[in-house]
Amino acid sequence: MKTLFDGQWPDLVLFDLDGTLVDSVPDLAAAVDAMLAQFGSDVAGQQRVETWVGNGAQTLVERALSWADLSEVSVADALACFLHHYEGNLAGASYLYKGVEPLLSGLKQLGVPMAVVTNKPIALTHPLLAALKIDHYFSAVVGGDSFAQKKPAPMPLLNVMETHQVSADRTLMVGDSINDVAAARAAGCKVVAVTYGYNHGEPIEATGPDKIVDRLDELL
Ligand SMILES: O=C(O)COP(=O)(O)O
Ligand SMILES: [Mg+2]
Repeated sequence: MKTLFDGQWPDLVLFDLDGTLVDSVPDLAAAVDAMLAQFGSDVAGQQRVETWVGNGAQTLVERALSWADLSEVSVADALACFLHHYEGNLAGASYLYKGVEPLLSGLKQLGVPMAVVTNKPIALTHPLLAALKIDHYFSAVVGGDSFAQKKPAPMPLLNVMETHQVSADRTLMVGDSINDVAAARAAGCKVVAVTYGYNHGEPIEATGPDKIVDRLDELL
């Protein structure tokens, strides 16, 4: 990480959540499948749902409806149904990836401020971070509905940089998908990508991040 910042630690690190800190697809897929079953469809399964995650809850539900050919179902009804199921089981099978806790505690010891910038609805983000006991690491947490635009737009990243009074050239984004890389590029900050997340079924290399890691604690 230091090599990206002239041998120093960055002044702010922004973390994506789903696919970067947390393997949340088991619980997301369970909620998507419960919604699909409720509207009379076959279930999609974890592998397929994984390729739909990354652009927020509404897009996830739209992708599921389109896969299931449920054009007669309103997106609002399907979203409410998905959120109901997901809220009730946010962290049942979700877990922190290997290397996450060591990086978070390492950066905390170094005094580097950290924030979460996710496309997940903010009302679900706080309880998930609390359930996984990592909420105390972050000085800011913003969700996909916290601002008028979400990733790949730079707006949420720029906002967190501004509240921390840190410039883009001293900020690092860490993510798993093209949305994170594109948002970081648009915001003007460096970006590290992980190999293990959900990049819509595509290899993350193609998005051209500044660095790629298999585990986040490689960054220490
Ligand atoms: O809710 C999503 O679609 C995924 O959110 P992320 O930005 O944390 O990957
Ligand atoms: Mg992600």
